Amino acid sequence: MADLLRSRTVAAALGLFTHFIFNSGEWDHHVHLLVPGGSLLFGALVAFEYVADPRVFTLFQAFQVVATAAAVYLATLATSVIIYRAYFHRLRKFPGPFAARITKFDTISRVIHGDYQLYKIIEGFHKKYKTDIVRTGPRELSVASADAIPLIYGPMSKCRKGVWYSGAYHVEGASLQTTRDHQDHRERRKAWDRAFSAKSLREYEPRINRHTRLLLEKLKEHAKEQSVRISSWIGFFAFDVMGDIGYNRGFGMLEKGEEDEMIELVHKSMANMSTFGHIPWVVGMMLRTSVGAKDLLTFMSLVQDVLVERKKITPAEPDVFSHLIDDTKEEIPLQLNADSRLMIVAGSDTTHATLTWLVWELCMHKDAQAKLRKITDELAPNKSFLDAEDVANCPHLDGAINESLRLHPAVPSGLQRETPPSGITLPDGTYIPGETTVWMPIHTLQRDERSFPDPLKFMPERWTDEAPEYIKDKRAFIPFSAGVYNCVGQKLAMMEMRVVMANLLRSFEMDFAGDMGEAVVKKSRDAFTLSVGALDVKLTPRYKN
Ligand code: HEM
Repeated sequence: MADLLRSRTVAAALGLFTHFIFNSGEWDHHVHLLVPGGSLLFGALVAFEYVADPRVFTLFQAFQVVATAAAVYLATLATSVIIYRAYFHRLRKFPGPFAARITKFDTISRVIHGDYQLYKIIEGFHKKYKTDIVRTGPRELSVASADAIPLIYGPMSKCRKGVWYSGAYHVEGASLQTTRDHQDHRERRKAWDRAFSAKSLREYEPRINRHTRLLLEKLKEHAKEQSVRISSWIGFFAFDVMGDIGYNRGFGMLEKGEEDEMIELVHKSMANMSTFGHIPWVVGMMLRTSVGAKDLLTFMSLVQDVLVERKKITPAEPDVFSHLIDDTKEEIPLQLNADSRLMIVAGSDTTHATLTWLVWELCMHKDAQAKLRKITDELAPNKSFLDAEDVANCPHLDGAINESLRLHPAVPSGLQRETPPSGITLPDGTYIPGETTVWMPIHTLQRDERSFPDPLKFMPERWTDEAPEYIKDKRAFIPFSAGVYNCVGQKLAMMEMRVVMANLLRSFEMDFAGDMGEAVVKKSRDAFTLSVGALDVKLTPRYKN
């Protein structure tokens, strides 16, 4: 054994063998075991060498022998991994940046230097390599082809959710969104579908109206100022609505005009996630060691407290958790914490970003603002406040919201999937091997002129009878994703966004205050959902009261 430890051939062979083992299966969420396990083994081998090798007299000599073996082992492992990923990997035929073939840390460096806007970096790759498929990681592809959507996200897709989703299982269990078990998802989705059925939406309507009225009241107060940070007020609205509809907990942010502690934590925690979220094992380690994830862990525990409180009451108006909580059971299952966090983030940051971007677009295109206002003015002209029913059937309003969702999707980089072991073949004959991580870059797909002619133009008319020729392939419009994992809250989101936007237009003329909303363009951060940058506007009330 002592001789084996001194053999560089054995160390190198073990390095190659380890690479062979790591090459199959999912190791991302075992790094926390591998690192201490390797250190323990190192210590044990030093002790063994000291005791069993007659050529060794001091601990330092034993350490030197084991360290040399470890260095040869690690160098062989690293060289083997690098050469294999760069030149022999099953994805080698797909173009992409050289460094990305070898490590995902390449993405992190680009994200940090690219204003945390991964979606723009990915779009740049598709343009640079002039291809729909780019290799963005050692075993990862970005697929920007509308033809591939049914195969990757569609209802009959054989792809499953990728390893990205399981980063927080050990802390909070799996949410409806993060569960990778198809059957588990199907079972749980039934309750969520009930929570967002037409009947449930009607029950949530009064809450949306109440919060919208309060938003308008607050904006009217602040309209006296030269500049109103409308992005913050929309954010307060979005989170207040979700807290209320979700589990009957008003965050009171609109009332106070400031961010609730819980929501502040969500946003702080997202900063780190926007940097490291692309490497699942790093996220797993952050959550296990709490390094860089303190805010997220505190948020998770606050959510748990909120659920405990919520379980004690029966709200006067039903909320989403009325459908999810099992009243016959004393305990709140772990996965409900995850669902609760999902609801807040999925339901608020998304509508917040979409509405903020829509205000930005309408300030950028004053003619579009005037046209939309004229059309919404004609909806229930005698009412001072437009409720969900008044705005339910206005194609031009929906067109404007769709344009914001198309040009500025709230989940811009797409959703991670893994191909089935047999791989998939795209309609153009391209074969994507099995167990490949694939992302469909929603931002790029929705700005593709093959699907949307004049793609960068904000044009609500393309969604109405006025200019339908500006949509060539509607399949490429997937802001809410598609298939069985699509957004369960999309009807609620549309209802909220219609009511807010129609009433904003009815109440105010909107214009940029100061610059042309540069922070929205430059400071929005891609943290899976988009943390939208600040937008300041000048609001001119249209009516005295
Ligand atoms: C502009 C608004 C919204 C956009 C763009 C949006 C987008 C999305 C997308 C892209 C997904 C797929 C996530 C994935 O596969 O990993 C998703 C899922 C989900 N969304 Fe939304 N969303 C919005 C609003 C809402 C609202 C208001 C809610 C209400 C709570 C909500 C709740 C959910 C839930 C629970 C899921 C997980 C569904 C599942 O996995 O079965 N979303 N959303």
